[in-house]
Amino acid sequence: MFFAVISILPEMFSAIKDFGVVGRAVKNEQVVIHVINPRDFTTDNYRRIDERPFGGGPGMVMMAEPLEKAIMHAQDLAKQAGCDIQNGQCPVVYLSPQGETLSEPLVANMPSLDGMILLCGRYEGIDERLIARYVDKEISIGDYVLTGGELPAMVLMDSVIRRLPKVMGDDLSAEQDSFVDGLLDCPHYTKPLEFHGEAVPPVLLSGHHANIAKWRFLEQVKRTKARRPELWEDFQPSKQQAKWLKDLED
Ligand SMILES: Nc1nonc1C(=O)N[C@H]1C[C@@H]1c1ccc(S(N)(=O)=O)cc1
Repeated sequence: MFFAVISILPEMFSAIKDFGVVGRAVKNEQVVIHVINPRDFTTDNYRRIDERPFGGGPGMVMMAEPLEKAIMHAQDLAKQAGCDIQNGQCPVVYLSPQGETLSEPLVANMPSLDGMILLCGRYEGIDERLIARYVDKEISIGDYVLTGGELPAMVLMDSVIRRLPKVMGDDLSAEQDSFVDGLLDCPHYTKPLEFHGEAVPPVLLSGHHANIAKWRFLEQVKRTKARRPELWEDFQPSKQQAKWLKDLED
């Protein structure tokens, strides 16, 4: 999968490119992450990418032209990478508090894309004319304002890349994550058998896979009801899960 990130702080992206599961996916060429600095597309000696806002007010606004050239360069890279691009353009996503909140359903569809261009804002944001002309979707990672869109871009890439086939050591693990089946995940345990006098739930040591699966599901239900009742309201159990729930009620 192809990613191009447009940011005036390109060094930040070593945090995702050089470490962990995503770093390994980049090294294995399962993912390509280009980082493009709009300053490289400026024409003045100060490499200006921001200006005072028209109409006054605090802070600075990112200028349209360097970002436009950076996006066009990213589109060229996407084409060179062989991205199968609808209507000739790789989707451009702007990370902003005004976007649709990132969620599992939104992430779930992204791995099917060949690539994405991620636009990271700083300061008060970006000239609205650039957004109107080039941004396909605004995405927010939550209702708070950060100093930059770089961390949200890394959050988005991480959530998408971990769902790509063969990226996680065990593809099944991604299927058992919280939210994937509409519930929070169950508790997990590993060695030692006892920790400060706390034992591991015996069912997990039984080797009885059906009982373990039932116990894990009922723990998900308990945790979801307690912590995210609104998720529980929308939960649609499978036939097997409905049977387990009935056993709980009986
Ligand atoms: N939350 C977030 N989820 O993704 N990005 C988030 C974020 O805080 N980005 C901030 C630096 C940049 C920014 C972008 C847009 C606006 S604006 N004028 O649209 O309000 C304000 C601040």
